[in-house]
Amino acid sequence: MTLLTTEEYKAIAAGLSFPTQAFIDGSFRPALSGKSFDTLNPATGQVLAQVAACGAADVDLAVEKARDAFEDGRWSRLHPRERKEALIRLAKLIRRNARELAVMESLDSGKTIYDCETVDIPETIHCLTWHAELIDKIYDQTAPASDDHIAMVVREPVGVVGLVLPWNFPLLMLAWKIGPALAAGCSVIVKPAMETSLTALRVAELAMEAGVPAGVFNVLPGGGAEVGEPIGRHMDIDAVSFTGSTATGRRFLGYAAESNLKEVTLEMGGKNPAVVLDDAENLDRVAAHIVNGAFWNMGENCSASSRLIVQKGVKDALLERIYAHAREWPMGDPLDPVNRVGALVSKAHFDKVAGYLGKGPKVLLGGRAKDGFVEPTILDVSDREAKQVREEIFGPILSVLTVDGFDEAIQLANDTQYGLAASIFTANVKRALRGARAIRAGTVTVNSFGEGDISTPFGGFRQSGFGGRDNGIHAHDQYTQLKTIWVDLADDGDEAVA
Ligand SMILES: NC(=O)C1=CN([C@@H]2O[C@H](COP(=O)(O)OP(=O)(O)OC[C@H]3O[C@@H](n4cnc5c(N)ncnc54)[C@H](O)[C@@H]3O)[C@@H](O)[C@H]2O)C=CC1
Ligand code: BAL
Repeated sequence: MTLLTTEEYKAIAAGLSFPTQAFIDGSFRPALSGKSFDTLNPATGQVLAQVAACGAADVDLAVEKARDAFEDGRWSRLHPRERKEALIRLAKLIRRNARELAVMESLDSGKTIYDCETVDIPETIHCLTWHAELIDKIYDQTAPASDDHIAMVVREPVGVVGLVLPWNFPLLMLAWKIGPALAAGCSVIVKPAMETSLTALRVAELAMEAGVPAGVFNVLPGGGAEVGEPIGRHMDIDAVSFTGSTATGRRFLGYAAESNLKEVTLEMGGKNPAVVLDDAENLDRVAAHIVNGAFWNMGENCSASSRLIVQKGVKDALLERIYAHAREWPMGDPLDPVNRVGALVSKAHFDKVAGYLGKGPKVLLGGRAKDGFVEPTILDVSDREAKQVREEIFGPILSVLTVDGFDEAIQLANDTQYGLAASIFTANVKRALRGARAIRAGTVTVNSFGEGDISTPFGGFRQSGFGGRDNGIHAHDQYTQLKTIWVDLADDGDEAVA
C-alpha cells in the first residue's frame, strides 16, 4: 500500500461528494420527516454534510421493503454461489473506491488515514470476501435415524435483521455484520452511529452496483432513540446484532423482551488487561504490543488493552521501553499519513475521555488533551477502585497496576465486570496457558496483542457480550436458524415401487 501525501489526501477530500440520504429499497431518499442533522469532522469541528435524520416511520418503511425482499426470495433463495458472486463484486468495488472511502472514513471519524488505508479498508474487503467465499461451502447435516427415516438439520436465513453499529470502526463493523448476514441470505436494516454514517451509505450504493437486489440492504442514519430503539422494538425484525456500549446493549435485551423476542447478539465494552510477568522475554517487543494495544485507534477500541498489570520485578524496565514506543506515535492531522493518533470521534467523547485526566493517578507519560485530540497517556494507579481502572474510557489512556506474582495478576485481570479480551506475556508456556484458561475473556492472546483473525470468533464473556459471535464461521449462527426436517420413509404398502 503506497500512501499519498497530505496534500493529495486533502485534494481527494475536497472532491468528495457525501451520500447524505437514507438508503431504502435500492435508492437514496430523505427522511420521511424531512429532518437532517450535521455530521462533523471531529479533527476540525467543521460540518461535513447534513445527513437524513430517520425515525420510526423510516424504520417501518425499510422493514416492509426488507421483508418483501426476503419473502419473495430475490436474495434469500438465490443459489449461495450467486450471493457469493455479488458479495465478491461488492468487495472489488470497495477496493476500486478504496481511496475515496478511506478519506471519507477519516474525515467522518477522526481516524488516521494511515489506519484507514492500511487496516480498515483492507480488512473490510477481506471480511466481505471471506464470508462470501464461505457461503457455498457450508453443508447441511443429516442426523442419525432409523432406515425408515431421514432426519435433516438444515440452516435457513433468520429473516430481516437489524444491524446497529458503533462509530469506532464504521466500515469494518459494517463488514463484520453485513458479511455473514448477506451471505446467509438475510435482508438487513443497518443503523450506523450518528457520528459516522457516511461510509455505510456509500457501501449500500456500491452493493446495488454489485447486484445486491433492492430492499435487501437498507441504511438508516439517525439517533439511537429515533432509529435504534424502533429497530429494537420492531415486531417484524427477526434478529438484532449490536456493537456498542454495555448500557445500550442492555436496552436491546429489554426491547426484544417487550416486543417479539427477536434474537439479540451484543458485542459490547471492555476493560481489557495486558498481564506482563517477570519472565516475559524480549521486553522491547512486549512494549510494542502494549503500546499498540492501548493507543491504536486512539484507544477507541472495545478490545483496547487499557489496564497493564505488571509484575513488579519487570515494571521499570518495561515502562522505559513503553515510553520509547509511545513517543513513536505522532498525533495530529488525521490526513497526514505520518500520524498514528488522530482526533477522538466527537466533542462529547473528547470531553468524556479528558475527564479521566487531571486529578487522580500519577501521570507517567502524556496527559494533555486539547481541541479534540488526547495524547497517548500512561497513568500509575495504586487505587484499585479508581475510575480509570474500573470504567471503559475508550481513549488513549493506559492504567498501570503493579502486582507481586501470577495469582494476583490473574485475580486482578478478572476484577472487572467485563470480559472481552486479554493478553498475557510470559516465556513460561505453562503459566501462559494457565493464565489464558483462567482469565474470563472471549479472546486471550499470548505474547501478543490482537483480536485474532476473521477466521476466529470474536465476542465477550460477562458484560462484554451476549448471544452469538462476530467473525469466523460462528458468525453465521447469528444470521441463520436451524430447522429439523423428518422424512418418513416407511413402506406403508400403498404405493407401487417400480
Ligand atoms: N464495544 C464497542 O465497540 C463500543 C463501545 N462504546 C462505548 O460506549 C461509550 C458511549 O458511546 P456511544 O456512542 O454513546 O455508544 P452507544 O452504545 O450508545 O452507541 C452504539 C449504537 O447504539 C445506538 N444507540 C444509542 N442509544 C440507543 C438507544 N437508546 N436505543 C437503541 N440504539 C441506541 C447508537 O446510535 C449507535 O448506533 C463509549 O465511550 C465507549 O465506552 C462505544 C462504541 C463502540
Ligand atoms: N475492535 C473491533 C470491535 C470494536 O471495537 O467494537
